[in-house]
Formats: sequence, C-alpha cells, structure tokens
Amino acid sequence: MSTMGNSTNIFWQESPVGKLERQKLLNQKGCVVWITGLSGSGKSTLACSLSRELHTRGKLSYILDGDNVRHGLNKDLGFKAEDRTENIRRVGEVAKLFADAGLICIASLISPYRKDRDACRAMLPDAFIEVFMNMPLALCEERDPKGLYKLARAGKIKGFTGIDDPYEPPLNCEN
Ligand SMILES: Nc1ncnc2c1ncn2[C@@H]1O[C@H](COP(=O)(O)OS(=O)(=O)O)[C@@H](OP(=O)(O)O)[C@H]1O
Ligand SMILES: Nc1ncnc2c1ncn2[C@@H]1O[C@H](COP(=O)(O)OP(=O)(O)O)[C@@H](O)[C@H]1O
Repeated sequence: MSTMGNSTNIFWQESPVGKLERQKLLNQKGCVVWITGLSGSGKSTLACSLSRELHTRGKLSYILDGDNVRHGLNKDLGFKAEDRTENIRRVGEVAKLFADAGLICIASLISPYRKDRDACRAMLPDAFIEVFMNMPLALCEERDPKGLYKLARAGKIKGFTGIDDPYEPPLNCEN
C-alpha cells in the first residue's frame, strides 16, 4: 500500500503480460525520442519524417506533438511556467506508458525548461533519446509559419518562447 501525490491507499496492479513479452511480439524495444526546440525549429517536421521512416521499416511509433496534445489531454493548460511544466510532466508520463507498451514514442514539444526535460529523462532510464533542434531564433522567426513570432513581437502574444519567455538548451542531449 502506498501514497502517491494526493492519492492514498493505492496498490500497484501487476499485468499478466510483461514488457519483454510485448517487445518480443512487436520485435522492437520501446523508447522515447524527445524532440525539443523553439517554435518553428522543425520539431514536427522531424517527428513526422522519423515516424514515416520507422513505419516503412516495420517499426511501430506514435507522435505526441505539443500542439495536438493541447487540443485534448492538456487543453486546460496555458503557457505560464507552471502550465508548461505540467504539460511536459503529463506528456512524459504518457510517453513512458507508450514506451512500456513497446512503442517508439516521439514527443515533439518546445519543452523549454531543462529541469522538466531532465525529469522526463529520469523517468525513462536507458530509453530516453533527447534531440535538440538547434536552430537560431532568427531563422525560426524568419520561417514563422504560423505568424506567431510576428504577434509576439507586436506584443499581441505575451510570454512567447524565445521572445519574452526563456528557452534553456539541453546540456546532455543525444544528437
Ligand atoms: N506563448 C507561447 N510560447 C510558445 N508557443 C506557443 C505560445 N502560444 C502558442 N504557442 C503554440 O504552442 C505550441 C507549443 O506548445 P508546446 O506544448 O510544445 O509548448 S511547451 O512545451 O509547453 O512550452 C507552439 O507550436 P510549435 O510552433 O509547433 O512549437 C506554438 O504554435
Ligand atoms: N530541415 C528543414 N529545412 C528547412 N525548412 C524546414 C526544415 N524543417 C522544417 N522546416 C520548415 O520550418 C517550418 C517549421 O517547421 P515545424 O516542423 O512546424 O517546426 P516546429 O514543430 O518546431 O514548430 C515549417 O514551415 C517547415 O516546413
């Protein structure tokens, strides 16, 4: 019996089928590829190419994209620091479940704070591949496919990453 967060009197329920059996069935090992970077740096483009390539090679993957997850699971969250942290925590937990299920989970989110990404890495020892889209702000701003940098520069969006909200580059990424 244990206490986790606000839940008390909870017990861990074992599954009849283990992780190794799932890996054998799928002929692959689950892991998380975590793509981080500024808006417009190419995260979603890379996530889509990677997923397509893995599919072609017969590997099962699933993309958790920040924009998409914010349409459902995380639609109650905004962009203040606590909300971004909670966004990353939830996606990290979901990614962990996908990896445990045996999938190659591709998470593409700005995930601007190092401590939040590191917390996800700590949840997935040996199965967390952090990829940094190391593109200069000026290039992302020039691309501006959604017109959001323009709005941020005009003061119409507050707390935009890279403009008036921080992005902390990884110190220990895998690329
Ligand atoms: N204030 C602010 N800052 C940054 N981004 C913003 C903001 N408001 C809206 N958007 C849009 O939301 C997308 C990023 O969502 P994420 O969940 O990846 O962000 S975060 O990881 O919680 O920081 C991001 O998508 P991408 O451009 O694909 O990165 C933007 O389209
Ligand atoms: N390697 C690349 N070279 C040139 N343009 C790119 C590259 N990757 C992405 N783009 C373009 O940059 C823009 C932003 O890409 P996107 O994947 O939506 O970024 P993010 O998900 O980080 O916001 C899009 O218009 C996309 O076509």
